[in-house]
Amino acid sequence: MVLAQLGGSISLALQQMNKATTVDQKVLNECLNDIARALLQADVQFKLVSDMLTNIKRIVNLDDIPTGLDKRKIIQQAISKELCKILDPGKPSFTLMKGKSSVVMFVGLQGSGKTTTCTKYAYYHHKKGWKPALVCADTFRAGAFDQLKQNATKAKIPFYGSYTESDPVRIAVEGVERFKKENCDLIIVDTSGRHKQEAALFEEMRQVSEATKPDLVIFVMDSSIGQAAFDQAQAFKQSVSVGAVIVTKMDGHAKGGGALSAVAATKSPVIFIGTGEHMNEFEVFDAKPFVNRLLGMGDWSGLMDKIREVVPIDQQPEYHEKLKEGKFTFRIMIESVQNILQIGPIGQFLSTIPGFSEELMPKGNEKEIQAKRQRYVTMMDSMTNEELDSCDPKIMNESRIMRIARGSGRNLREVMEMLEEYKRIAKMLSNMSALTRNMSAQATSNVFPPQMLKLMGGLQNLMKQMGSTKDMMGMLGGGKK
Ligand SMILES: Nc1nc2c(ncn2[C@@H]2O[C@H](COP(=O)(O)OP(=O)(O)OP(=O)(O)O)[C@@H](O)[C@H]2O)c(=O)[nH]1
Repeated sequence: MVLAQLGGSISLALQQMNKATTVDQKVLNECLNDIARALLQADVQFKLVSDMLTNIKRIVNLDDIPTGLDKRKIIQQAISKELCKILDPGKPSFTLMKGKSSVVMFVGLQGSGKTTTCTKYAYYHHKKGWKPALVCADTFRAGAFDQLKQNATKAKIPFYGSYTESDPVRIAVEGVERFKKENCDLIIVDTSGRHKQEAALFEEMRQVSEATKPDLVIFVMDSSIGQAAFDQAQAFKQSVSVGAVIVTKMDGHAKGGGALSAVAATKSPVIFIGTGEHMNEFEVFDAKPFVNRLLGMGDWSGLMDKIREVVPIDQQPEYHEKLKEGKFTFRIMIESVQNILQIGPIGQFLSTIPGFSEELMPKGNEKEIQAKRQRYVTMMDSMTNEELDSCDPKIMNESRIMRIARGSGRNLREVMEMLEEYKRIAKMLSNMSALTRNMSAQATSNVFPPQMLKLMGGLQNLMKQMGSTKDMMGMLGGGKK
């Protein structure tokens, strides 16, 4: 997505500044101009960009910075702070409460992804133990009710709508009343898509809001909307009291800068982002880690959360012991590969690592990488316990290799390639532990299984040593064949 490019351009501007022997006004101005250009190219509204630059220049007064203080760091912090300020104007005051039926109304332009997002939002809360329900007050688009019904049924969430009633206010009120009686604690009202020029539809939206008295109105915005985002978002805000924004289609080739403009227009924070058409392609949005990623500063907390989700804690002690003794076995490799498979798209995962930009990923071969890792898992399934628990690649003689190839239905070249990969990782692991140095001992020991830690450490170190991601991609299955 282009947001990754934006991140890449901003990190590049910062790197250029870091290369300068001294940071003077000229270097600072050049850096800020590059950042402004990158933001404008990503469709962030001009006024926002110019206000941001003015603020940074006010905060960073080079003449006043005492010698000994790191000017680069101060500049980077100021940029990060200003971007966070745009993206996070404070949390919405709304919180769900057990025993209370809260109403959340979704509004937005046609096709922005409201209906899809309503179900994602309901499903997210359902998984967290809340009791959500969906009301389809979109009487404008034929098929909207069927879509909501289908999604809701899949997610096992109660829904309400009508094929015959054409008054959205009536449907919304009936639906909300029904689910209040059923003690649902989150009643989500989906409304028709509309455009700011459509005055009658805006009036209708206002009436639905007035009749249902939502505790929160969420403005759903397609990330590709671009420069129009500010005006559209502002029009919605003027008609109903928008309290939060959800940005959809962040997985596409959107410029994404519109998201920043929508936040500025509504003075409401982005609370979730949609990253695909499926129900679980929905992420909680947090401005600070997001900005840090944009600036190439990584997001350790996001990385830890992702890993905490997929790595069983009980796997840790045994591996810890083995690795302490320097035993990196095929079994450890297979489990690492499986864990990485569960984490999801490797680009997303790597972008949480400080210093890594998604832009550096080899383009277009995410599927290939996943397929390769899947192949490894299949091949390792055909290995004996002796082979899996050995850390001596020499035991893999010709007949064993042929047996693995036959058993897994792969060819000899693929088995050899996996062995080479194993040797490469084992070699790297023998001299790497960068990650542990970067993180507090307490955090690491609680969160990562050691094999994962080592792999991460490998990534970090490798990036430092080589100044590129080529070999790192190789290690994860995306490198040269
Ligand atoms: N790739 C991707 N597609 C999405 C995402 N969210 C929604 N979509 C797709 O966007 C299209 C429009 O989504 P809807 O949920 O129907 O949009 P809507 O805002 O309810 O549409 P109207 O009721 O006509 O205003 C559908 O094809 C969705 O599958 C997302 O995060 N990523």
